[in-house]
Formats: sequence, structure tokens, C-alpha cells
Amino acid sequence: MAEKRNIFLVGPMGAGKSTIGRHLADELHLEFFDSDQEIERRTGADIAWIFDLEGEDGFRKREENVIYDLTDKQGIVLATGGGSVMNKDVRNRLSARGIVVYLQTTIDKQVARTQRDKRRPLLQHGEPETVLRELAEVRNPLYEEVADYVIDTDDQSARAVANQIVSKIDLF
Ligand SMILES: Nc1ncnc2c1ncn2[C@@H]1O[C@H](COP(=O)(O)OP(=O)(O)O)[C@@H](O)[C@H]1O
Ligand SMILES: O=C(O)C1=C[C@@H](OP(=O)(O)O)[C@@H](O)[C@H](O)C1
Ligand SMILES: [Mg+2]
Repeated sequence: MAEKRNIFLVGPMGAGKSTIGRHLADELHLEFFDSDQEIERRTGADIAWIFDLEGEDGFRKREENVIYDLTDKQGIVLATGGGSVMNKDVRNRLSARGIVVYLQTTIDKQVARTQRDKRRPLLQHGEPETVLRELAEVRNPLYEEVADYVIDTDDQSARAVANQIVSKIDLF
């Protein structure tokens, strides 16, 4: 029986990974997972609380464990958190276990799409635009390194992006 392929979404906060991932899973009749949601399900605590109590390092350890577990599955769409690619083992794991799609979007859109949602600890201190630019400097090369496909999400709806991914990727 041929292994059912996985699709992993990477990209910055506000690129649409969690939203587009769910649409994509529906379109392809695959199971959807979101690493943040899985961490919260397993811990019974929200991301902000984990950052507060265990620091970013504690969060990253949980994120790595969850991604390792979820990427053992077959036939899933996984929306990762924006910082997951900073871990080389995670990048290698994603590359080995599925198709990686980098959802690319401008800083302006990242700011606009995250400003109402206060659940991202890294954006609660300092100017979000400045923080997102600094993160992009470090992370964009890592998104590009791990990506099999790069999709721009600036000027199309989440559903339209999901449809574009379906039409573009070679799943089998
Ligand atoms: N292509 C898009 N166009 C407009 N808004 C979007 C798009 N993709 C996602 N959004 C909105 O942006 C916000 C952040 O999306 P989310 O999926 O949480 O991004 P991420 O998981 O990459 O941080 C949500 O309110 C979502 O509805
Ligand atoms: O970029 C980051 O370091 C983070 C992104 C978030 O996920 P989204 O990219 O889905 O917002 C979440 O994992 C946490 O707040 C840290
Ligand atoms: Mg998300």
C-alpha cells in the first residue's frame, strides 16, 4: 500500500498556515493538525501560558516533540508554528516526511493579520512590525531552505490559496 503523502505548511505568523491548512485538508480529504493546537490540547494550557511558565525554550521543546509525533502519521496536513523551522532537526524531519509548502507574505500583511489576535507572545512586547522584520531576517532563509513549494498569500483569500496549492503540488 503506497504511503499517503503529508503536506506541511511553514511560514511567518499571519501567513495563514492554520487557516489555509484546514481548507487544504478539507479539499484533499486529509486529516488536519496544527502544532500549536496540539501543544495546547496535550498540555491543557494556552501558548501564552507556556511561554510565561516555561519560557520560549520550554515551548520549543514541546513544539519539537509534537512535530516529531505528528510527522509519524500519514495523509495529514500540518500547520506548523512560525518559529518551528529554527530547529534543524525539525527542518530535516519535515523534509523527510512530506511536502513542505512555504506560505510567503509581506510584513504589512503579517502585521494586519496578527494585530487583533493577542495569543502570540512574541508580538506582545515591542512594535509588531519591528519584531516581525527581525524574525524574517533570521527565518526567511530557513523557510526557503526547507520549502518544496513557495506560495504567496498576500492578495488572495485563504480558500483561493488552498485551491492554488491543490493545483500546484504533486501529491502522489
Ligand atoms: N490569505 C488570507 N487572506 C486574508 N486573511 C487571511 C489569509 N490567511 C489567513 N488570514 C487571516 O489571518 C489571520 C492569521 O491567520 P493564521 O491562519 O492564524 O496564520 P498563521 O497560522 O500562519 O499564524 C486569521 O485571522 C486568518 O483568518
Ligand atoms: O513565530 C513564532 O515563533 C510563533 C508562531 C506561532 O504560530 P503561528 O505562526 O501559527 O502564529 C506560535 O507557534 C508561537 O506564538 C510562536
Ligand atoms: Mg497558526
